[in-house]
Amino acid sequence: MKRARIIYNPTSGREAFRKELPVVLEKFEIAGYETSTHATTGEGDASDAARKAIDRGYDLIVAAGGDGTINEVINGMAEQDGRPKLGIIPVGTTNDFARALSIPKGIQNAVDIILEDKSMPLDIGKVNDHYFMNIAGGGKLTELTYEVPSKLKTMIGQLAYYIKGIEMLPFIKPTHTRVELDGELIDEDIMMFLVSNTNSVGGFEKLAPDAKMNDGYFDVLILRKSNLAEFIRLATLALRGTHLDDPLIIYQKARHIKVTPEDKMQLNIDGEYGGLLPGEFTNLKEHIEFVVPEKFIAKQEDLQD
Ligand SMILES: Nc1ncnc2c1ncn2[C@@H]1O[C@H](COP(=O)(O)OP(=O)(O)OP(=O)(O)O)[C@@H](O)[C@H]1O
Repeated sequence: MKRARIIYNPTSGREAFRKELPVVLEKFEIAGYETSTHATTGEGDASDAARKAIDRGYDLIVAAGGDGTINEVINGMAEQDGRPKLGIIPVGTTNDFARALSIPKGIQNAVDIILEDKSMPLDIGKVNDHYFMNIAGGGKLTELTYEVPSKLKTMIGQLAYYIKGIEMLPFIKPTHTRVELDGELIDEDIMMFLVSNTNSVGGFEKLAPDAKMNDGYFDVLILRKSNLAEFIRLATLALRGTHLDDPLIIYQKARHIKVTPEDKMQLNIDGEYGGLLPGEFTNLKEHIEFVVPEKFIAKQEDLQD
């Protein structure tokens, strides 16, 4: 019998998962799984639980939570040998990663996808000692996300980021930064840089439209020094995915990246604070096998290398 370990964050999103757990467990049982659950207790616990699940030989790990929980599970898995497949149940407020994998909204819909058992090995990013599945970045513009109190995040979700973001925009200053992209040097004033593995970031679904998730490359996007009016124009273009040819944008694929800012710059990893830069980024090609919808596999196969 196949064995699954469900690691869930009971505080994630609107605390919905616990209520649906009996139905989730029944579905897994009908599909032939012996399932056990672990409710996370705080920061870092999902990583420990994932490590233990691998030691105990589970065939499948399921991460139920927001992007923070999925990131922790990936950090627990990334350095272990004999990694099982990883299924995702999005329960958070942003769920960028689940959206990038075309995993549908609704707990039971996501469970149905997991039980279809179609999977694909996908790239994982490493920056300094941390792993990420979606995006890492820095620059004054990305530091806005920490300004949103978590109560506000839970109540009004994604909108909170934008409200706070617009309020802070006039105060954002560029930072002189050295960025090495597979050896090629960029040395200038930048507003932000993003190292992306997927194309879905903070509701901008076409920010890195060419991002293929199993090609071993990051899609790197750098915003040069720009004023408020230019930024608003670019943000509007980015919503439609037509920002990449703009002279204020550098967009390039790279496997290995070094970022050294002249001033203090925070690193953001999958939406959470990840320490201070400098940082060295490496793409780990097809490092974790994710359970995904069939249409996601077809979409990846259609993208150019
Ligand atoms: N029992 C718990 N009580 C409080 N915090 C927890 C608990 N379990 C885990 N956490 C922490 O909550 C963080 C955020 O959780 P998660 O990302 O799942 O939910 P979210 O904030 O609702 O979603 P999103 O990240 O999409 O905004 C995790 O990184 C983890 O450190």
